[in-house]
Amino acid sequence: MIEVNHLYHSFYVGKKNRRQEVSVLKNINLNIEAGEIVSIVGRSGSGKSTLLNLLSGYIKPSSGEVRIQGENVTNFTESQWAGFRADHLGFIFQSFQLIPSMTSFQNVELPLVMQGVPDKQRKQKVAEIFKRVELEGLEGHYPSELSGGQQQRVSVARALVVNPPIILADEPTGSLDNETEAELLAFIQQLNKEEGITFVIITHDEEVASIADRTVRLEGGSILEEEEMSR
Ligand SMILES: Nc1ncnc2c1ncn2[C@@H]1O[C@H](COP(=O)(O)OP(=O)(O)OP(=O)(O)O)[C@@H](O)[C@H]1O
Repeated sequence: MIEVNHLYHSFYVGKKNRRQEVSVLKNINLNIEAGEIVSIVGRSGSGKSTLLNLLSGYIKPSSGEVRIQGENVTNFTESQWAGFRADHLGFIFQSFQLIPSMTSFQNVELPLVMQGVPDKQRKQKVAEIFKRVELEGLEGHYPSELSGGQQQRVSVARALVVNPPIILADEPTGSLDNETEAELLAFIQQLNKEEGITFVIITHDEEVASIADRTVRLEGGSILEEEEMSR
């Protein structure tokens, strides 16, 4: 489902005449099967976010290859990536990344607007998703009028509304209390089991890693180990 072959990435920092190469990912090889939950762990600066950004096309690798659902996405243009992301990938972030000036309904509707889905179908789909994530009654609330847990549910709803086969999550529980975290993790497991959604989750949190089938540990930009978990 997601295949990463001999992936290297360097950033260049500093002024033009003193540019320095910072090698951030080194020879990453990873094969994520459909229906897996994979957690990516590692110390701050080990390259986790860079890897996720490479899997979602926000940065281009220095070398190596990324294939998603059989498609070689490595050299996609910006607009190819935009289309591919809209059809294949959902995102969940620690900071939710909701648009503050839009209601929760409008936030969830936005990916469908971008896909050009007709109004009536959009409204129907968003209403279904609100029921699914138990947010009914909060459609008209702005993000600032919601609790952290509710905001995260809106962001999960936004990720789910286009039925993506893959969800990429960056510290999804980082801003949540223990109870809300447990609810989100149970929901992720449910989505994985019932809908076969593949999850790749960056985390510092042992609880999150414990719902994963497999944990990939990065150290200094390399995969240190991969650990199979028995769920
Ligand atoms: N745009 C950039 N330009 C230069 N260096 C960068 C850039 N983005 C990340 N880095 C460097 O790459 C390394 C890995 O960063 P990355 O954000 O991938 O780590 P991380 O494991 O996600 O860390 P954290 O857990 O703190 O989020 C760090 O040394 C960071 O300083």
